[in-house]
Amino acid sequence: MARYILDHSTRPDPLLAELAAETAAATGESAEMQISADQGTFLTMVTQLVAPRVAVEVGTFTGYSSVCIARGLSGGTLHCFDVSEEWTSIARRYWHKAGLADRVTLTLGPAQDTLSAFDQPIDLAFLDADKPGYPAYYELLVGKLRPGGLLMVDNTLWTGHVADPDRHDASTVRMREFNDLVAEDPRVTVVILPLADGLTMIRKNPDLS
Ligand SMILES: C[S@@+](CC[C@H](N)C(=O)[O-])C[C@H]1O[C@@H](n2cnc3c(N)ncnc32)[C@H](O)[C@@H]1O
Repeated sequence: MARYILDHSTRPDPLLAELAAETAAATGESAEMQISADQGTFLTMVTQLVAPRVAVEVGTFTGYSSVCIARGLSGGTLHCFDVSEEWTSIARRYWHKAGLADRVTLTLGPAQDTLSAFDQPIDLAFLDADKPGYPAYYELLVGKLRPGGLLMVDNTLWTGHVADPDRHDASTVRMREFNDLVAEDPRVTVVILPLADGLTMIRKNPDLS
């Protein structure tokens, strides 16, 4: 099914294909962390629809998802957060190559600290960093989202393991607990999309301030 969806979704353009190839060559197995091509197309589409002034990405790596989000912007800024100078140096290069450098900022450091210090109301956020940090990032992001703002969270199906009653390993249990936390949060409306490894769409309810 995943292959079929990829084959029938808009393909990456040459710049994204080059970034994916360079990431594979430069980072080896870590390249698996990159979002999938169909997710990239979806991120651009959602960004175009939401038209955020302030967009935030937690977990930038070599830049694939940030290029997709930044391409969808019409006047706003994407604020990226990551800990890795090495990986994000590739992202920086591709923001320049893509002509997006003037609409992307990068802050290096543990995202709990850098997000805590971020003081603008967020219209759109994408969370794809260390999974143990998800509950803390979620609290910070929902707190800073404007009412009606949208948060997207990656890997929430955890290769389908979250729905397998026989899986009890720590990372599966942790992702289940995160999904429960979100599903039970009265501040938001939520749906998990079975796109790639699971992408959760979380809208902060408009009547919340
Ligand atoms: C799954 S990758 C992000 C992939 C990226 N969205 C893409 O499409 O290429 C996770 C990223 O989270 C970053 N990360 C890990 N721990 C972090 C932390 N405590 N604070 C900020 N970023 C962190 C890693 O350096 C890595 O680049």
